[in-house]
Amino acid sequence: MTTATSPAGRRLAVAASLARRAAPGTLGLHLALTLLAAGLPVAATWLTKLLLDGLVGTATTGHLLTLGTALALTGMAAGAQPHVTQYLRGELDRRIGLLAQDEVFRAVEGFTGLRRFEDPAFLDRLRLAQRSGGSPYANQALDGLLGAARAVVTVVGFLGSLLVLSPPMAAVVLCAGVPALLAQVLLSRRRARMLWDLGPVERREMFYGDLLSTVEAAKEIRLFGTGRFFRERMTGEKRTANAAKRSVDRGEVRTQGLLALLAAAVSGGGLLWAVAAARTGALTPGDVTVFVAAVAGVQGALASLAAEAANAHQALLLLDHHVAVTSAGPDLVRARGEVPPLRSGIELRDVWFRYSPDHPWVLRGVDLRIPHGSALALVGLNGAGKSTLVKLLCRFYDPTRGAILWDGTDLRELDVSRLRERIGAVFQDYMHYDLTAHENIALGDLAALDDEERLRAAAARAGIHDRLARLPYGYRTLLSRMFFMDTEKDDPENGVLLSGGEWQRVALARAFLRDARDLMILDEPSAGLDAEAEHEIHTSLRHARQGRTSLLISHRLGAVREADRIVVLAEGRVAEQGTHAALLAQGGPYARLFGLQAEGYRGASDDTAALTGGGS
Ligand SMILES: Nc1ncnc2c1ncn2[C@@H]1O[C@H](COP(=O)(O)OP(=O)(O)OP(=O)(O)O)[C@@H](O)[C@H]1O
Repeated sequence: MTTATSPAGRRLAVAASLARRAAPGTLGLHLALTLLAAGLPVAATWLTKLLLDGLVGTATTGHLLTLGTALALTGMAAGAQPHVTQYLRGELDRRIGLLAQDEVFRAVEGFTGLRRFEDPAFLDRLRLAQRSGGSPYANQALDGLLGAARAVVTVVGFLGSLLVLSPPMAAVVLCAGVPALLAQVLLSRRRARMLWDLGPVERREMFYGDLLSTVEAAKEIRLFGTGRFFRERMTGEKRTANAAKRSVDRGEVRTQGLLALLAAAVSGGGLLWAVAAARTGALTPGDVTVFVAAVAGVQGALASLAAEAANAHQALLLLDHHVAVTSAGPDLVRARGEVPPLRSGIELRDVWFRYSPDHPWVLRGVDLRIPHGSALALVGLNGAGKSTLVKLLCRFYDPTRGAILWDGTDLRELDVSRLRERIGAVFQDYMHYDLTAHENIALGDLAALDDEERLRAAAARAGIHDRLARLPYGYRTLLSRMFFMDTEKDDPENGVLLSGGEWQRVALARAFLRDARDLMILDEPSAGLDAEAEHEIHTSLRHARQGRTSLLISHRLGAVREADRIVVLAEGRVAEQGTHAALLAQGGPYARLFGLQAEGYRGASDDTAALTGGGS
């Protein structure tokens, strides 16, 4: 990974490479125009001098007209150039932004595991790299460098003019500009460091802002009256960020104010000298014009050199985040092994796992076999490690010790994309996509995006077809009120919100699109459903599982009793396993849990009997 101490040359090469790949023609034009523009002020000054000296001297009318025309053309070029440059800069911004964003998210897509998404330092880098999509650091850096190059050309041109008129004055003006250059570079370093340090603060601020504006949190925030609490936390974070930025801004004002005073003193002194020299006839009126323009030009160009160099420097430092993300490489060891259809089964062999060395062990030596074609159920108390085991099966993480074998081959030796193509899943924290119903289901298998029949069949099996078909635009209705679809801008019925159970059915329909896969994982697939729907869904799931290898996790033990084998996970180990009947007969943790749940239902049926006048 590249760090903030990478050599500037390497960063520059990255910026140049991005720009060259994104928009070579625009870049070339921008470069040419910038350098041309650099010479314009010097040319205008010398043309003015020659014209003035010609006017007070003996120049012919034709000569004066030529000079006047050249001066007018220079003025026209100087007038048009900023607008063309601005357009070219904008175009470079857009094109480099597109490429930079694509590169960042291509890299993110390449992270096959989940660890990086849980690493706050990496998330900060990602956020800063993401920003480069809007205003690309590469273009800022190149623009800064071009601006600096332009300033150098202008400085050289004017310094040359000053040297002709007064070498000591040229030296004084140059020396007054050098501290400005150094100060700007130091200030930009400080600003880049400040932006990096503020990463976590801004992320928390954003989190509170999101929390206060999402419908998911709105209910609790209103009922618990926590709006003010979160708002104050958000403003607290903003104040912290503001204080850090204010401190850097104040430092800049102090430094730049002092430098501006120095520059004004040098210009004032120079002007007095020029006036005195003109009085003695050492300088012509044209020379005085050149002198005044040169002092102002050199000072302006040096200030702009310092500012542009500082901008370039700051952007190059920030470009490191882009480089860090795009060159982070895979987060899990990549392998190319083919993943043949499952024949024998999946085996967990002494699997130990913890999320990081600072976290406690979640799995502590799990030995488990899921034979091909069998339905295995995993039960256990909250935090027992069931969902973690599912994440290991999908290879979102690798076991810390031990191995998971697919027909005897370690998952680490298989191509992870191929492996995932063989898995269908409903996760406990399934996604609600702010997309149409059609797309929400089709995301389970993009090959079905244009296959209405398959989507409808999956929705029907999940018991959600009728509901979706009745929506204002049927399956094409947006399942969100987050934004408008282009086609429905004036329609008040745009966007529909589904209930929790309905969303769960949509997630199931998404999984049903993949149910021909070798391994079907269902992590709490019916947690949000009513009793009738749960029964109906489990019947459907049983059909889907028939003859397939499946792993079902559920806290409702009634739903898992028909599994071929039930595995009880406790404290990261397999506490017991067997069929429902065998486990009940064994009288262990499963029997105890089942007894507790059955007790609840028995109590409920006693209540029902009492209500209807039956029972005791
Ligand atoms: N990304 C993570 N980083 C760190 N710890 C985690 C992470 N995800 C889960 N854990 C921890 O791992 C343990 C097991 O969590 P897991 O979600 O696997 O349990 P579970 O058996 O599925 O629980 P539940 O029945 O509540 O869904 C918990 O203590 C949890 O805090």
